[in-house]
Amino acid sequence: MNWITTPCLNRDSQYKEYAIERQSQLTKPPGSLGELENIAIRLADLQQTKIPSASDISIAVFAADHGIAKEGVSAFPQEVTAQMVMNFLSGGAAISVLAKQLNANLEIVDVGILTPLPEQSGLIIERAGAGTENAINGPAMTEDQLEIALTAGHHVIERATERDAKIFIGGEMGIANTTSASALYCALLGLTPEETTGAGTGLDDAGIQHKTKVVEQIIKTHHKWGGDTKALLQHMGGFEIAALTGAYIHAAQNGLAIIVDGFISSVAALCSVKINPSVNDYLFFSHLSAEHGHQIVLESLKQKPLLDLGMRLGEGSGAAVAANLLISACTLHNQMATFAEAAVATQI
Ligand SMILES: Cc1cc2ncn([C@H]3O[C@H](COP(=O)(O)O)[C@@H](O)[C@H]3O)c2cc1C
Ligand SMILES: O=C(O)c1cccnc1
Repeated sequence: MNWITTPCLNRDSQYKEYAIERQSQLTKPPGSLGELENIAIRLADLQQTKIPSASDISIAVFAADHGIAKEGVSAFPQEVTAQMVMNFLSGGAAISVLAKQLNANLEIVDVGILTPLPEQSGLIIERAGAGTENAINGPAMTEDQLEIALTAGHHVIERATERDAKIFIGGEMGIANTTSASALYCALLGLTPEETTGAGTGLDDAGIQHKTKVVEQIIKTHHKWGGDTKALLQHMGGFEIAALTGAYIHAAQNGLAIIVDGFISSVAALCSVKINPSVNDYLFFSHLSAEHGHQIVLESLKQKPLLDLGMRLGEGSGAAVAANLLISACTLHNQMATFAEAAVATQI
């Protein structure tokens, strides 16, 4: 598992400098394309090119079940994880539709749903187990299982680089996974269960109160791991969060820009940066999830999300919507005329 701490490649600053210079020459008042300018400059730097691109997108949705679901922390039953995997494969889920719209490659990876599905096209089977154990009173997974899950993420990126992907979007599906995410945020950022626990798929106030207690219990049980990110991932789960962490790390190591989705994906992004700080430069945070806790998390990470649409779905859906902004940013950067080319007078 040594690869996870290997730093990302050193980048030549000339591409960033060229991109900044080009933005200043395009036919617009300086800075008037706002964050779109920044996005293009960042992509040029990350991709080490004069012509940044966001059109080759690889999406992987990691699916797994959670032992913690037994504690009644989700508004939906656990079977939904596997049922949604079938929906991903047949094209009916939000991420399936958005992937098609973006012309992106979509892989669904079973890293540990409860009951294995038959082999079928579009489904990658790389199972770390049949769901995690209940993290309330013991480790969610073994060290070996953590390695299998991280490696599943590594494999997704190996395939994405073979396809020449420029952008990676990770998604997750796992009923009860907002509970694991909340507990991980508390342990990694020093936040309280009240600050990080929300409605998930739609709990009422009593449900949120109960879930907050469960998060508190998970933190207590695994208190001794302090800020040891790998140990916390292993003990608080889940397989899909670990797989996303591995994928983010290896994507950055391969120079792929990463669009991070919502509340659950952000915890994997946090784990990836804690394990390998050089990953941070490669992250674009797509949106502020409506899940209670995401705002304080993004503030703690000093990250400004691109969108705020009240989304709280997961699957990579918010990241897929935000991909359109990256595409627009690159198209503007590459195709607008300069003041000289268009014979437009520059600022007085
Ligand atoms: C039909 C359906 C589709 C989904 N797609 C993503 N999630 C989202 O909901 C789950 C997390 O919420 P909680 O912790 O409350 O269970 C994850 O699977 C997440 O991706 C879904 C949830 C449902 C019900
Ligand atoms: O923001 C998310 O990723 C999210 C929030 C609630 C439920 N599922 C996913």
